[in-house]
Amino acid sequence: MFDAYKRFFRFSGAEKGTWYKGMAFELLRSIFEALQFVALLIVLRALVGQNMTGATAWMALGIMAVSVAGAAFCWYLAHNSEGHANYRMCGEKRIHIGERMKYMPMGYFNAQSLGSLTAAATSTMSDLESMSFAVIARTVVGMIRTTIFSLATMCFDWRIGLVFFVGMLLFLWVNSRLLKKSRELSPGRLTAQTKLVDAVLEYIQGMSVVRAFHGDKAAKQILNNTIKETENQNFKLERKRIPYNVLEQVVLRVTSVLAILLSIWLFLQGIMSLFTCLMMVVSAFLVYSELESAGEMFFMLPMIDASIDRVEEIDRAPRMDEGGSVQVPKSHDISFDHVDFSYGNRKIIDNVSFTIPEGTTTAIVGPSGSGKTTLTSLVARFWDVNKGSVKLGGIDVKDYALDSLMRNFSMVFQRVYLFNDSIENNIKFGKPDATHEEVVAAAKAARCHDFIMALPDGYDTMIGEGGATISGGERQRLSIARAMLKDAPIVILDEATANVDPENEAELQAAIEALTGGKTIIMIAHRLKTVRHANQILVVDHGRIVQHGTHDQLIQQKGIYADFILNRKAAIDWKINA
Ligand SMILES: Nc1ncnc2c1ncn2[C@@H]1O[C@H](COP(=O)(O)OP(=O)(O)OP(=O)(O)O)[C@@H](O)[C@H]1O
Repeated sequence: MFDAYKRFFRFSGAEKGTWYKGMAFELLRSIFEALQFVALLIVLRALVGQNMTGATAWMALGIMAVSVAGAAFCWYLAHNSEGHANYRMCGEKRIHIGERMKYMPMGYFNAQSLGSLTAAATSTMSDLESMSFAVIARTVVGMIRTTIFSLATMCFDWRIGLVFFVGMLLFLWVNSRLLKKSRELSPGRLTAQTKLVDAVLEYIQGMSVVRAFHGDKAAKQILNNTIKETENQNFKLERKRIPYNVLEQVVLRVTSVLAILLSIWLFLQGIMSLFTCLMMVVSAFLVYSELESAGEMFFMLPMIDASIDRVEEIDRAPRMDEGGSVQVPKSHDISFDHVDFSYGNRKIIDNVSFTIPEGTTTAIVGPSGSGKTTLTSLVARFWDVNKGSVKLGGIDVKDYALDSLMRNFSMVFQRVYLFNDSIENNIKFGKPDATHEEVVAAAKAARCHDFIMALPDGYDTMIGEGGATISGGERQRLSIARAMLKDAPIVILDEATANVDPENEAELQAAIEALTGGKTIIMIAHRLKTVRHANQILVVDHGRIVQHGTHDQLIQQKGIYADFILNRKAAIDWKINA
């Protein structure tokens, strides 16, 4: 049990001191509350000695007043410290998780379910936030108070004090059995919770598919099953808890009754005075009050422990930055040297070598699933290669600190992600200190300004999560504005014009041209025009570079490229004819 406290305080990091301060105020509060004994002692002594006077009553009242006021003040200070420590600790951990995720290899996200990561940052942290404040504070207070009250009673009669103390030890022993059970079941409860988050996320994200395919029944069934599983896990935990909690209460009550009986027996034997006997009887009702109310909280200690496990699991994930340092490349030449790469066991890139000189345009073409996007991801070190090396300016990308590597790239993907924030902040994402004028200039160059100004709040318009409230073409152009503002020397572009209507295509093309002027460009190309004018074309098939050259060179050869060009021409003709 004490390991759980030790671990919790270690986990609380910078807030450890504030937690300790809170505990110190709790201790002081218990001392103030113990003053009730003194008041009680004065009143009982006067009553037994039949010399109760107004002055005695006032003195007892004064001590009681000091006890109540002192305890209330300490209670306020303790809650203040504990509350601050708790919320700051959880806030800092959430930020830490977000920061940590930035430096995880993308493979980690593949291996972990979205629910597990979401749960770690949301429900697990909420559990910690709501439980630790109550559990840590109440259980520690319960033990401190019982110890102080037992010691206070020992000053009057060591035997009764000892009975109270042994009662507490027995309570803690039952508690350790209870914690064992809770420790066995807590991870299962967290796993069920993660599955539930997973199922809810999937249900919401797949809502359009659910509706389009009338899959409501099947989707609901999956959700209902996970809800049932979570219920079962929680019930299981409750069922195990209740008998132990009852036993704990029985231990405390029986000990109190024993202390009363022993006091009366000692009095009847003439070993204890009437005054002490009365004191002990009253104490029996006070000594365990806080421990009794904290009883159910002990059970949650392993839940806190399991939650800490879940959060620390994220800390144990590998970091991509390892070994890297801040580097400024002398040139922006890019080279792949005999690179192999697999997603898990599935080899996707197979012995690929090529170079991209600074300031040139390289088009990557190839069939769907051939590995084009994967190649661009390796340049920006979203993944680490299994064999060979990827270099920027002659330095292996692994030797760059992640931030100093990413500074060199602007990226525009087919699947654009926009944050649930204002349009202005979404554009500023790559350059947070940009001025409004710079944002507007980038938006104008990326052909976004007009549609932004037509929105109700202009640049302050909030976009829904993922950019749900604007069209696909608008999303694309906003992501180009974002890349323009970043103004990095290398532009990686998943040219997305293939699926865009002609009106949007012209706008998008103009935006892309503004973005790419004078830069080193790597583009997954779908348009004939861009492919034709590229300085070099890499044709990828099954993870290998099967053709390599300029348009004029490749068009002469039989193969994927010539077929690709023919298909594109046919598509354009089809469009014109249609
Ligand atoms: N994160 C991932 N985890 C596991 N497999 C992946 C992942 N991303 C892509 N793949 C697989 O790797 C292969 C290459 O994918 P990639 O996206 O690089 O192809 P592509 O040539 O860009 O395809 P497209 O033109 O259809 O976008 C595909 O078979 C794909 O299923």
